[in-house]
Amino acid sequence: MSDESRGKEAGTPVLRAKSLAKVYGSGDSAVHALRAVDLEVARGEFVVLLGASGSGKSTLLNILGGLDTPTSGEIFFEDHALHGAADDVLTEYRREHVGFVFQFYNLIPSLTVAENVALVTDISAHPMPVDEALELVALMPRRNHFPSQLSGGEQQRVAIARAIAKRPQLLLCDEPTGALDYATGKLVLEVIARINRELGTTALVITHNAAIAGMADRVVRVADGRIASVEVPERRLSPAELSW
Ligand SMILES: Nc1ncnc2c1ncn2[C@@H]1O[C@H](COP(=O)(O)OP(=O)(O)OP(=O)(O)O)[C@@H](O)[C@H]1O
Repeated sequence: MSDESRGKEAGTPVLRAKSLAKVYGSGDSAVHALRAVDLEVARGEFVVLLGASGSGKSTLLNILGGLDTPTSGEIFFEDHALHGAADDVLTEYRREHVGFVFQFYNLIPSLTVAENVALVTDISAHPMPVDEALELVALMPRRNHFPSQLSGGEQQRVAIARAIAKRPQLLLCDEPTGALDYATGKLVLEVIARINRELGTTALVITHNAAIAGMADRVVRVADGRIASVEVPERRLSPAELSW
């Protein structure tokens, strides 16, 4: 799965899920985390996934990002089937095409900001320079600092720089503002919106916070393992215009 597909037209699906189901466990203890989910994500789209705790959001994102595999159904990244793919194929998919951002930043404490980002650029096929990634998250002045010297929001911005430095097609964010206060959370969302806008990176963001949905091209609500609704907001708001 090379990156020959980079630069394809906006608007064509980059991800397609068909009848996706995920069951954890079996018998009486089986948990149906996803039930027949159909979803297409267009290239360059900004999708917000909303839903109650336990509704299946992380399971869906993990399958879209090749961290997990479905029990049944199909999932395609462009023309590549991820369902039933071997571990090494999924590893390559994640390494080449997917940037992940989680609630907790997972930075290496003994490495500087720039070194944390360089960990990824050193092993990527077409990385951007470390400083370009830090510029995008407005952290150049902190490039030689250690994670412990940064606020939570700054650490999350390093995690975003690390995720995008390999120029992934997909930026998958699972509660990126979950550990942050209101104002800091907005700053982090602004960074994700900027990357989506300026680099054209397709972004999917999970949140409990319905107000964030105003930033999206499309809002997908997940309930009990199903897609309960899909909305297209009339106008995409900047994080500065959001309030909650
Ligand atoms: N590894 C696992 N083993 C068993 N059950 C699991 C596993 N992972 C998730 N589940 C269950 O699958 C369901 C969906 O979980 P998931 O984490 O996708 O929900 P979520 O919407 O992301 O929740 P939250 O907002 O709390 O993170 C839940 O009932 C959860 O307990």
